[in-house]
Amino acid sequence: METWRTLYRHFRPHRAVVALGTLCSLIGAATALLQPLAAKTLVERLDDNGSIAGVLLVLTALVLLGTAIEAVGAYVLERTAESVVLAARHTLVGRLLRLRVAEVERSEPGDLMSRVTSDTTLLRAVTTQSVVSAIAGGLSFAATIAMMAFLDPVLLLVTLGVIVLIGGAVALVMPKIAQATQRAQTAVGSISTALERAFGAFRTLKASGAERREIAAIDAAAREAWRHGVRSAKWQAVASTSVGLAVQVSFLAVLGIGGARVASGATSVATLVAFLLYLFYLIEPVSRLVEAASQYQVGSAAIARIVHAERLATEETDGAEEETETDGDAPLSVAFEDVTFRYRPDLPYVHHGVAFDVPGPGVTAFVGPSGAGKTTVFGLIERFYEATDGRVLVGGTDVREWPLPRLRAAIGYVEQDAPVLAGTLRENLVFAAPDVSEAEIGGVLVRAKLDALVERLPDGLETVVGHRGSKLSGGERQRVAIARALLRKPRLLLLDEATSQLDAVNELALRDVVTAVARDITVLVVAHRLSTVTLADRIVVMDAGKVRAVGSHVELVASDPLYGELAATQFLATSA
Ligand SMILES: Nc1ncnc2c1ncn2[C@@H]1O[C@H](COP(=O)(O)OP(=O)(O)OP(=O)(O)O)[C@@H](O)[C@H]1O
Repeated sequence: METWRTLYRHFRPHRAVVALGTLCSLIGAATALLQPLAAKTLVERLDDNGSIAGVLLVLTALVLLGTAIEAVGAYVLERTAESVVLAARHTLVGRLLRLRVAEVERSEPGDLMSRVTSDTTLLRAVTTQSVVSAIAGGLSFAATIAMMAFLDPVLLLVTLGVIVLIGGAVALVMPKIAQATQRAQTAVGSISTALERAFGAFRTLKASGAERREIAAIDAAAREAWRHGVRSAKWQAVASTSVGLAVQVSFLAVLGIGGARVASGATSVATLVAFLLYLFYLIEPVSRLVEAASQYQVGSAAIARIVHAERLATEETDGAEEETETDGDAPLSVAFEDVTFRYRPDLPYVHHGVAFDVPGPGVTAFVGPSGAGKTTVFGLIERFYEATDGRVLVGGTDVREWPLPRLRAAIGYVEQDAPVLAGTLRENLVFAAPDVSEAEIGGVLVRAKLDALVERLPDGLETVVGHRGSKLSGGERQRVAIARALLRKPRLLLLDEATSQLDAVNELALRDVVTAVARDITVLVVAHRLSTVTLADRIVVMDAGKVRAVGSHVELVASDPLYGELAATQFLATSA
């Protein structure tokens, strides 16, 4: 039922075109049927020594017309099929990029990608060609059966008996086609997943000498796709050759029973011959019906995977995620009220009653041992995840009450590994704020101390920073990410400091940028460097999912043993 409904949803906008395609197909078939008649007239004229020019002309015109109409029909249907694929991709991509972060983390991105690229293509035939096949095949099947009923109802019963018997067997095979196709598509998803894993960590792959093993893993998935593809092909072959079998067996049965009827005088030889001819005419419509049914099975397998992806939970953005309105530019306060949180019900709690209060502006550093739950604080502020218990307040309002696009428009977020997107440096900078002016870009470049880099690059801002920005150093990547966040004109900046060591110049540059920014807006930093914590106005010490102390560097060194230890051993050395 679900499959039907989804297929109908994809087919509905194109029903007029599919009707036109069906009409073309029927007209093509009709002109083909007229050709033998014209040929018969031609032979008769030859016998009578009459002129055949006129008949030849008609015959030629029929051939040309029939072919032209069929070509138009085929084009219209193929075009529509492509449009169905396009519409399915459009809807699917629209959903996938709005998925909740947790939903994506639970899925295999490669598999999700294959639903957009591979599964949608399987919708091509089922929504168009198979509809036409079903309608045209059904109509000619009915017409032929009517003619057969008119000739000899008894022989028709014999024929239908055989067809129903073999049809029943074919019906049993049909779900196997769907099942095999679905498994083949799942395997295609696994190929994408495995490829994504390999290309996602390509250097590690090389350095680990893991090429052969990864190739074998991808090969195994490809082999799995092959195995199920072949199985689907096998069942499709069984289904389509069954048509021939049904007709052959019917032929023998009609020949036997019809012969007996001729001998008993119940029917004439002429009727038997005509009936047998119709029996062979039946091959085409039945084949088309079986083809339509197996296409439907293939399509329904793809639909199941597409529907599954469309069902994943998306964020509620009211379709307005391009929000840039930020309700002024006053710095935003942040408060956690007894926040309890775990990533999934099957995972342990990460936050056990986290509470702190950060009035804006200024720098607040979050420190604590690895795994204490510092980065998770940012995920909750951005509402990538929602607190299991307690409240997260931004600007005094619960994040669940903020319109999501507006909340995110007010926050700049710099991730720990500061990913750089494939494209030019400019594209990277304006990613979060596509409408910024040249002057604003220039200003932020200076603030983020990127102006010297831009001057050095061969094409300035238009330099392609490459796949995952591999041409930028770690420090430059961080500052590009900060510049990107600043161009969004945030009222709150979340900075997950890189854990990697920066050189003295880069570290000082970063420190200056943060200090300058914090004059106007609230800055929260997950700090891994002594240079950052010493500049912070306030330090929040986290341990095992709780806040254990809040204070300045000097206060905490004196009062909190864990902080003292972190300051002495864990923070990355400072050059300041
Ligand atoms: N997306 C996620 N899904 C499930 N568990 C997660 C996820 N992100 C983090 N965790 C878990 O939550 C805990 C806290 O992680 P978090 O990243 O907040 O720690 P952190 O204090 O920032 O650590 P670090 O300083 O090493 O970055 C860790 O045990 C981690 O394994």
